[in-house]
Amino acid sequence: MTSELLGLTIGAVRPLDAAAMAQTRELQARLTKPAGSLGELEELSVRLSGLAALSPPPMLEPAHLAIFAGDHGVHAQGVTPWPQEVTAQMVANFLAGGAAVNALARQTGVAVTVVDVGVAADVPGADGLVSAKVRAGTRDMTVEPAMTRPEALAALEVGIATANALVDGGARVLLTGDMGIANTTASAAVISAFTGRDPGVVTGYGTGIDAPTHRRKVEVIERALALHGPAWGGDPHTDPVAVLAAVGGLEHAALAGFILGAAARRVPVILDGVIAAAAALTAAALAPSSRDAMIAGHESVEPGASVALSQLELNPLLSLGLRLGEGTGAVLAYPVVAGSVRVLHEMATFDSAGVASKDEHKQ
Ligand SMILES: O=C(O)c1ccc[n+]([C@@H]2O[C@H](COP(=O)([O-])O)[C@@H](O)[C@H]2O)c1
Ligand SMILES: Cc1cc2nc[nH]c2cc1C
Repeated sequence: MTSELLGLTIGAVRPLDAAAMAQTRELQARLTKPAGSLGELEELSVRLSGLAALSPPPMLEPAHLAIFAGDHGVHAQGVTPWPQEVTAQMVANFLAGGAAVNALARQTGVAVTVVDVGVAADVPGADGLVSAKVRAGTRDMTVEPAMTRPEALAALEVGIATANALVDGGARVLLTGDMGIANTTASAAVISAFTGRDPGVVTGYGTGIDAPTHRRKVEVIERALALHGPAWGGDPHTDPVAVLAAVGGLEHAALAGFILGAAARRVPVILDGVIAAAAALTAAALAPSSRDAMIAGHESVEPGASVALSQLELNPLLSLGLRLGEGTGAVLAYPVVAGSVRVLHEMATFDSAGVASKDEHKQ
């Protein structure tokens, strides 16, 4: 059971266009560089052609980051040293332009939208905030499902609507961002559910916790999955919304919708860290071809991120030891992604520049 908007969005997600991809491969071979010398940018540009069904694909400007913020009932289990109020306070900081992601977005020319999909507190100084609160934080997943199905669907729809509004406003690439104290616990639970890997393997240190807190965090996730696992009877792919509702967060749901919305509009979406990776698994479970619109911006320190990306067969572009969230890794990767398309538009070909190609050379 899904909602009408979610059903339509999933239905609009289509495979890559093979003809456009072949055309871009052929164009890559004519550009003034040794074949393959732009490394991963080459195959990325081919995939972006397939997504746009156009060769070369449109330049990836303007770029727009959406930061989805939410709180977590599982915070009560002592899985993070930070008070829950920090979520609302950091939302105010994003709106004031004072967070790391704001500085990096100004550096890279990325516009920023902040969406309250489930912050527990009222956000102070909320000028410019998109207020789409589905609920003031989730419930404690160790006691009951974090969300009801209607709440999870409503948050998914917030993400879809955000993607649609940004693309309608002209965005040609979307970036994911998140804010939510305790959300690395929900992320690890979602990743464990969709990959079948043990919580001990996919659970990291989040904002920075000590070893006893990490042991508690793993145990909390094990308990939540033992409680809710029977609801999806061994196969999380039969009802991905049930998994999301049981152990995910409102921002995970919104991010999954945002990713699906981007894929449905054939616009690429650059993923940030472990929260986006958990949302990406959910999106791929709902619409497998949505994976083709996803670009892994970076490799988060969180082990669950690497596990999720490898299941999705996505290679992270940057590896900088980041574990901040907010969209920082996606924003930093944006110039790399945009560059992969710009070369197709602006490089000379061997013919046009009068550069001899390898084949013309006498061996
Ligand atoms: O993006 C990541 O991979 C990432 C890794 C560690 C922490 N975070 C951020 O830290 C917050 C959650 O950390 P925690 O320890 O409270 O679960 C949340 O606001 C995330 O954006 C984000
Ligand atoms: C200060 C702070 C900033 C953050 N940004 C994203 N998650 C965060 C968590 C904390 C604690």
